[in-house]
Amino acid sequence: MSPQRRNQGPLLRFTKMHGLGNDFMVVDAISQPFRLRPEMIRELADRNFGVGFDQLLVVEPPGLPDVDFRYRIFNADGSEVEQCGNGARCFAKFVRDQRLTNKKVIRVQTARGVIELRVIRDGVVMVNMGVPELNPPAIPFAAERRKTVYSVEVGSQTIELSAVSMGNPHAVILVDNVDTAPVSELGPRLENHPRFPSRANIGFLQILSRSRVRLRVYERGSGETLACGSGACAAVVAGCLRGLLDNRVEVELRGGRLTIEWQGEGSPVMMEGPATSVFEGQLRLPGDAAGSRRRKPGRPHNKQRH
Ligand SMILES: N[C@@H](CCC[C@H](N)C(=O)O)C(=O)O
Repeated sequence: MSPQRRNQGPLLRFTKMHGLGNDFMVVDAISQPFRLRPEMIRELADRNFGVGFDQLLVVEPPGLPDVDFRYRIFNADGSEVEQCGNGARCFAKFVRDQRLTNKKVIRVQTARGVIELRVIRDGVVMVNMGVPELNPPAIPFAAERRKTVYSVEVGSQTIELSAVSMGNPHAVILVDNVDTAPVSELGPRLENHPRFPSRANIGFLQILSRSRVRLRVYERGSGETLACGSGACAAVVAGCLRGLLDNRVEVELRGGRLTIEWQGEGSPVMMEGPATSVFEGQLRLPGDAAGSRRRKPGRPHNKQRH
């Protein structure tokens, strides 16, 4: 963003946060006006030219009774999405740190329903992530009928995967070792596979025991991240449905650990883990922050660190 353009618009206050290294720019859109076009979100997400983040999280007033806030989520590519588990924990810490609420149990409205955030202690939050959706049209995933494992053609390969929605679409692939899994090759191809009409997050799951797994996730709209909360939930659901996991599982992601509990079909998935604030900042948005600046051709939208 050129200094000239930066001096033209309003100041925006934000907090940089992360959940196990899955990082966020969090904006209170209750006490300040905020609206950005996807181009501007991509610029802010840029790790060299912007703030740098995997997702932008926006706190808005609720639009439903018995709900405390509306929680909006934007990927680094500017797309608005339904769910972000690591973000939900940071959301709970943010609204309390900013004194927008002093509740310990916070109900938030997302694009796919209401989720409940329970603050266990400062910096540790349990999220009721809702009941996973396994019906192909609701994921959405193209399949004639529901199965635990689907075969999907990717070029000349056939990949076996489970498809789960945690409000957002996930594919889960079992691998022998996440360190050597083809995350950067297969991730983008499956993310954009025609059988996932809304694209998907792609998880690579290594089972260590019935209660411990390792996971890497290539996220829709953000690339591989250090952790994905909804991906961890989807992976445990897929592992349980395959009969490989118990109801309570430690998920080791590149950025740290989450505890996931699922009692089986029809039950919500519970996720517990940390939420961390890194710094508070403010930036001056361009006068036309609702966003017309065109990206320079060829510049990556979110340089990955891995
Ligand atoms: N990092 C997230 C998921 C963010 C959204 C995802 N990339 C999507 O497009 O669905 C998490 O912790 O769940």
